[in-house]
Order: sequence, then C-alpha cells, then structure tokens
Amino acid sequence: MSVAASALHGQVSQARPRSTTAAANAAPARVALLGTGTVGGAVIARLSSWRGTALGERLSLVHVANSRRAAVGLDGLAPEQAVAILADSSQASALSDIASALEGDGARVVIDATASEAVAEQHAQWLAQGIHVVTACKIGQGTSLARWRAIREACAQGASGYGDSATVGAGLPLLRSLRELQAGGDRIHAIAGVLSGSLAWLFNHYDGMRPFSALVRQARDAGYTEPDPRDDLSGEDVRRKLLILARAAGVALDAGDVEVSSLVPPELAILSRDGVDAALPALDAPLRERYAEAYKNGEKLRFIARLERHDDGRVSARVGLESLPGDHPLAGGAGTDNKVAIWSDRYKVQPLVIQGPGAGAEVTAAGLLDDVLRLVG
Ligand SMILES: NC(=O)C1=CN([C@@H]2O[C@H](COP(=O)(O)OP(=O)(O)OC[C@H]3O[C@@H](n4cnc5c(N)ncnc54)[C@H](O)[C@@H]3O)[C@@H](O)[C@H]2O)C=CC1
Ligand SMILES: N[C@@H](CC=O)C(=O)O
Repeated sequence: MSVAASALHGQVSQARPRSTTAAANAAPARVALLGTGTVGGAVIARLSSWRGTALGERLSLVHVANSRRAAVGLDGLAPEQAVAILADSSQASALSDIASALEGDGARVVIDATASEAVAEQHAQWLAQGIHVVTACKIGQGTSLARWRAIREACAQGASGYGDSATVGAGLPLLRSLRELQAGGDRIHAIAGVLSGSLAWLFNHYDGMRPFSALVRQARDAGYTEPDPRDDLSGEDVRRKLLILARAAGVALDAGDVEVSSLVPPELAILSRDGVDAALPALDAPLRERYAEAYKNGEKLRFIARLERHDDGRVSARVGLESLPGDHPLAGGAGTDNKVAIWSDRYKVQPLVIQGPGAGAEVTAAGLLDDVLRLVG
C-alpha cells in the first residue's frame, strides 16, 4: 500500500483573491457550465432564481455545454434562457473553446457537472491557467493519485482554487470539516460511514418483497444514481469518495489500496450501457438472500466505507455491504442520507458525526454554487 504520511493536509482550494484592478473587482465572475443533465440543470435553475438579486450580480454565465452542443454569450447568457439557447445552438461542444470563452474581466470559473473522464482530464490545465474549477464529478480527485497530485500542483501554479464540496456528500460539510480539524492541529484517525446517497436510499427502502431492480430504476429516475447506476452498485462511486476523503485527511491512497465489494454480478458488469436496464433483475436474487439473512438476525443492510489508520502506521480502506445491528449508529438515517463518523485527536472516543442528504440535484447544485461564491470572493 502506497500510504505516505506526507504533508497532504490543507484545503485544495487555495485561491488568490480575484484580480486586483478596480475594473476586475467590479466585474462579475465569468462562469462556464459543463453538463446540463440532472445536476447541471439544477445549477441553471438556481442561477435563474438569483436573477435580479445580489448573488445573481456576482456571476455571469458565459458558456454552457453538454456533450454535443455549446452556447456562448460573451456578455452573459440569461440563465433562464440558457437551455433553450443551447438546444438551438449549432456550435459543437469542445473543451478547447472554454478558456477563450472565459476571457475578460473578473474571476474565471469552470463548473463541471458531467461524469466525463475527458472533462476531468482538463481540470489541471484550467487550474494552471488561473481558472477556478468547481466540480461535482469525482473523477478528478477520486481516481489516480497522480491526477490528484496534478490538480494540487496546478492550483499552486495558477493560484487558482478547486471547489470539491459536491464530490462527497453532495455538498455536506464533510471535506470542510476534515480540513478544519487538521488546520486546528488534529490528525484524522478514522472515517466510517454511508457515502452513497443512492445506495442509502435503496437500502432504506428495500424490504425484501419488491424487486431490488425496480428500486434501482426508481433511484435512477429520481436523479440519485450515477448516469450508469453500476457505478454506484459496484462501489466505484463510494471508492472515489473514500479516496477523496482519505487524501484530504492526509492519507495518500491509490485506487487499488481500497478493497471494494461490488454488488454487480458478472453478467451485469460485462454489458454495454444500453443493455443495463433490461439486465438489472440479475441483482434481485442475491440481494433478497442478503436481506433475508440480515432480517433473521434483526440487522439492517448498509453500504459502508471505512478508512482506518492503525497504530503501527498501516492504513486499511474498504467499501462494501455490511449487515449492522438495527441500533448501530451508522444504520440510522432516512432517504438519501449520508452519515459519516470522523475520529481525530479531539474526537478520540465519540466521533464527530455528519448526516444529511447525500444525493439529489438541488443539494448538489447548491453545493457547487456555494463553492463558486467562496472562490470568487
Ligand atoms: N446526481 C446526484 O445526486 C449527484 C451527482 N454528482 C455528480 O454530478 C455529475 C453529473 O451527474 P448527473 O447530472 O446526474 O449526470 P447526467 O447524466 O444527468 O448529466 C451529465 C451531463 O454531462 C454532459 N456531458 C458529458 N460529457 C460532456 C462534455 N465533454 N462536455 C460538456 N458536457 C458533457 C452530458 O451531456 C449531460 O448533460 C456526476 O459526476 C455525478 O457523480 C455529484 C453529487 C450528487
Ligand atoms: N450517485 C451518487 C450521487 C452523488 O454523488 C450517490 O448515489 O451518492
């Protein structure tokens, strides 16, 4: 395991105050929004609700794109018209166009509301150019350690900030709490909890009677799952979140250091995305069995992530389905609640516990825009 107890503490978002010229101070921040699906759509709705308010004055939406098209308005697109303008646009979506669309007075921000590897690959380049990146996508910080390091180095190089609150807990104050504890001198000892909003919702609703696959479809239609729900069911989304938390806690784990127990049977894992919906019933029998066993013992199924720093310096990290006593602190919660316990120097015996909705378009969009406002000052 490549665990370095190196100086990984501290917030990634180390933005320099926006430009020092009077003109730039008066100018609204220029924002490019990538992704207009569940989360991106809610960002647009929130920006629309701010029109004519002091918050709305601080941001100018100059670029909106999905995977196919882009719309640019150098003087700012009216958020409430952005979706229609994008639908009519003949401009192809190209990541190489974004830096020039952001040129002008004011801070520059890219909001990543995609699940795209290609977009995540660009984060470091934008940051190195002084463009802040605010992301709901975990691929930037939650996959390889090399990419995570590149993002941190690019923040330092460009004096730019990386807003990552929405990547874990959909904006719950999880990363912020970890960073503040360390800024106050604490070392993080362990983290355990429910980090998936969709899996929380599934196991809060599953009663062993309705097919699990029907609930998965419902969670997907409600906007809680990843675009491909196998990313949730396989534990991959939770692995990414645990890696982001671990790295923020000063533990330089690589993806392979996390032991992951997937819920996805091999016959579902091998399918192309188009075939997934029809094959979801492959989940039903194994989960009915797990549920029946837990029920017999008076226990509840919960998908748990655990990170532990042992006294001898070893670190263990794992994610998977656990059967917990009904009154276990991590078995509580409702809806999409994430529930995360953090042990540190000051919370040695009783952990700090943070709980709240961990998926959903509105909370995630709010978390993204909170980060944007924090970064642009
Ligand atoms: N749904 C939720 O509750 C939460 C989602 N997230 C994250 O938010 C991200 C987006 O999730 P959803 O909105 O649910 O997905 P979605 O599938 O509804 O939307 C994704 C959007 O990204 C666009 N896109 C893909 N490649 C692009 C590219 N190269 N350039 C521009 N746009 C591109 C798609 O066209 C689409 O508009 C994911 O990374 C997810 O992990 C994070 C927290 C909560
Ligand atoms: N699919 C994710 C969405 C938020 O990150 C989840 O279920 O938690």
